Amino acid sequence: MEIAFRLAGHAFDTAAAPTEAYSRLAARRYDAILLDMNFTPGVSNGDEGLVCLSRLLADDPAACVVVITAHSGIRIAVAAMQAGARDFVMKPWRNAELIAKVEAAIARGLPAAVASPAPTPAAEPVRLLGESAAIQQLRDLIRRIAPTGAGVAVTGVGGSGRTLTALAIHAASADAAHPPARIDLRDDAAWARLDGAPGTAILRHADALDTVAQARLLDRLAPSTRCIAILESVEAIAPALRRRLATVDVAVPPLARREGDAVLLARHFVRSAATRFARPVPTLTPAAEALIASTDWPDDVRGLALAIERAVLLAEGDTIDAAALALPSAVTVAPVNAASAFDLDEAERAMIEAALRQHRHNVTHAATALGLSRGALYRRMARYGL
Ligand SMILES: Nc1ncnc2c1ncn2[C@@H]1O[C@H](COP(=O)(O)OP(=O)(O)OP(=O)(O)O)[C@@H](O)[C@H]1O
Repeated sequence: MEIAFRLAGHAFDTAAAPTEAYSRLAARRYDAILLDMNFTPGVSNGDEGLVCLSRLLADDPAACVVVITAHSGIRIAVAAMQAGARDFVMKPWRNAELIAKVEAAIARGLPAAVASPAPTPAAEPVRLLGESAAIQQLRDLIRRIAPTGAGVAVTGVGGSGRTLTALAIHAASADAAHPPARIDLRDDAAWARLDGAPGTAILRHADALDTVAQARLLDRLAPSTRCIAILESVEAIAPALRRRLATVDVAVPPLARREGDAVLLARHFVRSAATRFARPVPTLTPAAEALIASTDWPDDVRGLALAIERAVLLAEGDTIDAAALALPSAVTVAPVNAASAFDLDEAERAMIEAALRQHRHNVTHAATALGLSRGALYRRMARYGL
């Protein structure tokens, strides 16, 4: 199939399993997806393919999926078409016919039932990777809450995927065709963007505002604005604003609560880092995967991604072993020579960075450790661009 498509002038990638397919689809958009309907040897009822199809279309309603079924799989083909596949091909296929079907499905575009009256799909689909029960519940909650237009608080630890979750909520909403306003409320200049046209606003750091500023924010929010607030927790939000911002609290689970996802995400980060840095894709050794699964990464998913990217860049062979992923055991501090002036700002910044790292970016805990109020710490973080 790959040879036939390439000879016909198409680029063609293959994925050996649905998880690999989701990872590839998170890295780039494809004009069409050819989906086999059974992945486990001996299974032929098509259920696995239908589950995969529904996930592909939930992530991206505009995806052009053509399913491939066994010769006797007419029932499966019908179910797939009802679920939103654009066409089907039966095995054994004739290459010319298969290619013509795929090209025609791409050219036809979205079926009318999807293009209207349902929302126009977002320019870029947002994919939350992971197969753990916790992430499946999160995806399910997103699917239910996104179309309602209700205010949503996305809570969790920094780096766990709160922004990605907020974008996924927006991408599955009726407003998906319009990019959301992304507003950091610690930045006074950004407040002006609250007065813009009606639409969706992704608000960051509402929990860094004092009660007066929170009241000001509540007054400022236009009734037509759909708010998605990214917070550590809703506790720091005054009740009146909480009612406006956080009708629903969507809690993003930390990686430690997503069993099996760390390794799956690591393989995704290996593949995307290798593509980005134009390097061959290395494989993770079993020891490296065991380390990934058992490490509590500072900065959660982002910390894992960083460790993987560093390892991909430094990899010399075609594997990444556990040693290449080791966390730096101590922060190296450059020796101060007598001639260099002591820089108070630099020292304060370094202390704040260290406290944030130590407390895994929990601002409340870091502020307590530094003997500062949360507000004072946020002001300093803004000053130092942290
Ligand atoms: N489930 C996931 N699938 C794929 N990538 C993920 C997932 N969760 C997190 N990431 C990636 O991890 C990084 C951090 O995610 P994100 O920026 O959404 O976190 P955050 O909680 O908003 O962090 P912060 O508030 O500190 O910016 C991003 O590169 C994001 O793409």
